[in-house]
Amino acid sequence: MMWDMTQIGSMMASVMFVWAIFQQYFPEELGMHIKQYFRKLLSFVNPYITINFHEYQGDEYERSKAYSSIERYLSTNSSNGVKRLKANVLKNRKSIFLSMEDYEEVIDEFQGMTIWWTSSKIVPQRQALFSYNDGEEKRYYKLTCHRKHKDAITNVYVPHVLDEGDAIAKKTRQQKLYTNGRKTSWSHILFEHPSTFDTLAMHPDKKKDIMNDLMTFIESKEYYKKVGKAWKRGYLLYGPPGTGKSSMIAAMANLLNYHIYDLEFTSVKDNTDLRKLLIGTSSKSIIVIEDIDCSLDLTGQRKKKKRENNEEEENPVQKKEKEKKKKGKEMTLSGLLNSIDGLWSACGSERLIVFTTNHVEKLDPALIRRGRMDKHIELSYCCFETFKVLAKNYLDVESHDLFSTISCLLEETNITPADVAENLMRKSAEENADSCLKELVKALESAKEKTMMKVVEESTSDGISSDSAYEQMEDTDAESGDSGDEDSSD
Ligand SMILES: Nc1ncnc2c1ncn2[C@@H]1O[C@H](COP(=O)(O)OP(=O)(O)OP(=O)(O)O)[C@@H](O)[C@H]1O
Ligand SMILES: [Mg+2]
Repeated sequence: MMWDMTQIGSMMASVMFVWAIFQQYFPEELGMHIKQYFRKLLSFVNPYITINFHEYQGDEYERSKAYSSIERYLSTNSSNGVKRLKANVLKNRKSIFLSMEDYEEVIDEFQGMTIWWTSSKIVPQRQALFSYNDGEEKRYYKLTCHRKHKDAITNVYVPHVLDEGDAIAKKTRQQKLYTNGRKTSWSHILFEHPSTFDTLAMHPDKKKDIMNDLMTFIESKEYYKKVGKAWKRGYLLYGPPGTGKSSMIAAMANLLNYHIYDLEFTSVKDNTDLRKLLIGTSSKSIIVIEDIDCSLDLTGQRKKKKRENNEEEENPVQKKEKEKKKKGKEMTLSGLLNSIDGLWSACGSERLIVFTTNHVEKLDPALIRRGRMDKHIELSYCCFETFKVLAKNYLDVESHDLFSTISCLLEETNITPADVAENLMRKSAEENADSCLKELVKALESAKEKTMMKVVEESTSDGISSDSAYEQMEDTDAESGDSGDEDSSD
């Protein structure tokens, strides 16, 4: 006869009550003996065993993979008989998956065995001092099955659940954009950036090189293992604002179907927080630190300036004390380096770390040495090749009479792809490819004029005559040519 779960529940409650009374009135030693017999009695009357799968196992930082897999597996079975369900809307509202709410129960049948799953949580009584999930609820799934099925459950059923869960997760994987905000954990939204390597304007050879690099990386699991390196790769994207650094990160994520973790440095208190955040990232992801030169005092210069300003107001003793207090709390360059390629970096795999900066010359060489930032990619002003991609994308035009004029003008001016794109965009229904290209020519001519004026102004203030300034300008133009899209990578 199969025992009803509620019957078992009430019987256990009575036994627990008796036990509580017992503990109060009997001495400790006697209590220990009775405890042993009590356990035996309990296992004798209760033919069921339970196995708990916690969201965070022991002292682990990471969410348990088994917990996520079970969650996915149960989501496919949970609609049967469960009254309270959580709805998770997927992929642009095209699909929805239901998971069980807390304390709901799902019954699963497998090879003639019945398995009960309950989702539960431990609510902390008071704030724990040293736990990772300080004061947070700890969730777990409880599996209940008959004692005689124990081996089959642990050897066959649980692996089956985990495999199924993984397969469902792969099928329904959605790219996410995570941010750390003001906390030491990540929150996310769905990542739906339209930038791809097709829409990214840059020299085709360079684009191919980057794509090859990425594809080689994702197929090199065994290689990284063989050479004894953590499976991760660092990219440094540098160049002036509006040259496509952020667009490239989005294109990378879309190419590889990776999540993006956009690390907001200013909200990271210290090295421990940084480590927590990095450990909390999942594999197949890109960890992005934008504008690394502005984010933190990693160059040593920004902080110095600030300190100089404050110096007059504070006396030396106050200052020393403040600095002492700050020490050990702040995020430091060495903390960052340690997190990127120290021992901690090997936790988790298949990760790209991307830094962006407008001022590569300001960065500490230790930060961008090869091995940390393996590939340096310069994104620069618009050259003719870049323009051709934009013209094709924005106007569907592959050749035009104005192309040669534009090619010459691009060699003489520094204009960002963002500005070119803006000019090529149709702003009204009347505009067509012709009018947009004419707009661009105008913009290029005025940019050229501005640059010339600037050179003249600078030279006259240096005491050079305006005629020779123009000559100088022509010379530099001839020399500069297409300096833009050269990749200084390995
Ligand atoms: N190489 C490019 N290819 C296609 N579009 C580009 C490119 N560069 C810039 N753009 C356009 O300009 C806009 C701004 O580019 P993006 O945000 O990628 O620049 P950025 O280099 O990250 O600038 P910042 O340094 O200011 O962050 C994009 O939305 C995109 O439309
Ligand atoms: Mg950007």
